[in-house]
Amino acid sequence: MTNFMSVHVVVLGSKQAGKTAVIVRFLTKRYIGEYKSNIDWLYKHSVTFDDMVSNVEILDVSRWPNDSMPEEEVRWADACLVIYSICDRDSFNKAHDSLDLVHRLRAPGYVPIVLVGNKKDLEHCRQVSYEDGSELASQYGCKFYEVSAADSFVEVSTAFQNLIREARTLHLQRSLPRQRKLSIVSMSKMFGAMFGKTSPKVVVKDKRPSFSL
Ligand SMILES: Nc1nc2c(ncn2[C@@H]2O[C@H](COP(=O)(O)OP(=O)(O)OP(=O)(O)O)[C@@H](O)[C@H]2O)c(=O)[nH]1
Repeated sequence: MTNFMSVHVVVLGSKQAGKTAVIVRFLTKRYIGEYKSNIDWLYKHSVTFDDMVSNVEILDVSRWPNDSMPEEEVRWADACLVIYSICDRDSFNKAHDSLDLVHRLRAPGYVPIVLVGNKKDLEHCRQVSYEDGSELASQYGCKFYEVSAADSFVEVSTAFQNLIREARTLHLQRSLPRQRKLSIVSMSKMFGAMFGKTSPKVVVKDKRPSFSL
């Protein structure tokens, strides 16, 4: 089992979209109906999947969009989960604003995002179609899930796991060139130790993997 670096996830969405319910469902497998929160919560947890342990920090941003934009929180994040309620058109519009915010603050870099339409158990009061959610997600190049924190752990977990998986892969890719550099330095040290003097001139062509992110 490999131990991994911590991954920071920010959860953005309007009030009552189900941010806390979804996070608690993912971390505890349980659904707890009522929370009172007017402050941001940071959950620290280790999660295991793909035979890896990840230390995740999940920030539940409760104050926005009623107050100020959570710019600092978005900059802190390695990954963003943007949530709306399928029963609330306004929350969908605010999810759109959140996606805009993430893109504005993180461009031209890349940050993994998933868009989640919550409360799909309340089909009878649906105001946002699956197609609308899916279209918005493809506009921003992110994955899309409809879930019910109330009804199912599996879908919520799939959304979080895919997000964390992508953030981990990105970490790994970004650290690759440095690792390669380190191994070149230690090879030259090894030559120095073997031959008792400075290492022979080894010309290493720059063959770093290239990533278009
Ligand atoms: N039916 C149903 N209700 C849900 C679901 N998820 C959350 N709720 C309810 O929606 C309300 C808001 O849920 P919260 O998790 O507190 O939402 P929040 O986005 O954290 O809300 P704030 O703390 O106000 O920002 C609560 O009454 C939950 O019980 C769901 O999947 N289905």
